[in-house]
Amino acid sequence: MLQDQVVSTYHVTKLDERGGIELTQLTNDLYAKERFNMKDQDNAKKNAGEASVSLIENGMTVGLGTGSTVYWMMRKLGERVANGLEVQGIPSSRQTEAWANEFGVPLTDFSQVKELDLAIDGADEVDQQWQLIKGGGGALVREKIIAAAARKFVVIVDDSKTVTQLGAFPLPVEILPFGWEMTTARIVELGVTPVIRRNDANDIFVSDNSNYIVDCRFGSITDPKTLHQQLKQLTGVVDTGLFVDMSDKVIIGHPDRTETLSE
Ligand SMILES: O=C(CO)[C@H](O)[C@H](O)COP(=O)(O)O
Repeated sequence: MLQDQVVSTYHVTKLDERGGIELTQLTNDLYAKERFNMKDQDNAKKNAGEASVSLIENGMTVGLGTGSTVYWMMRKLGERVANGLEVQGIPSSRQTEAWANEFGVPLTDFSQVKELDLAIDGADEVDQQWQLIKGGGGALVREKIIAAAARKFVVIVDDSKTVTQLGAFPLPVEILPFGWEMTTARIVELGVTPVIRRNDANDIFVSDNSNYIVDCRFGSITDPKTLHQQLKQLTGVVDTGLFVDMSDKVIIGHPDRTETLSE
């Protein structure tokens, strides 16, 4: 019950911070905050998101991530498109698709495109080897398909997301709805108590892929690759929020500047 409450609180927090799962009033809220009272973390997200747009060149096909940091990227990208930049994007969520439409970013899909020049996405945790936990916004599967299709994967985070070891953030794992109780029981055998994700109305959260997500509070993850493989091999698991050896560049936003880590 306590864990249920924690996850539910997290969703409320994410909704407040515009990275959550039901974001219908999002952009109006954002404009208001930007005009009147942006917090340090908002500024850090904005700095990271906007900085990443300078990596997008004319003619590129770009993977578009999900979340409140990506929002700033999308908005800036829309400005560049309005000023003549020719790009097309593939969105990782319905929310990002809606932003693309709102900001005038042309979209395509994988029936038209075999590879992406670049993908840009947020993260919930980034460690010192640039391994990630993602999926706080529930878009991890599409995000991973997009990141895997990209020649370069750029991570944009505010400075609260950097960690020495992954795992304080509960690891999202997307699972099939059929037999989700059984799949969850198999995950328990890995020494964690998965919590089924719920929305604000306390209904089970359903991803854009019509699946469920369980959040797994491991505390510390010493071997992300092995843990990912252990989870992924369980029948019923679609994918995990561990993005291992995928990042090519990390842009860390601070309230007053950005810092870029690249090879
Ligand atoms: O993985 C994600 C969504 O599935 C997001 O990228 C992650 O949750 C970070 O979000 P935000 O930029 O709002 O902090």
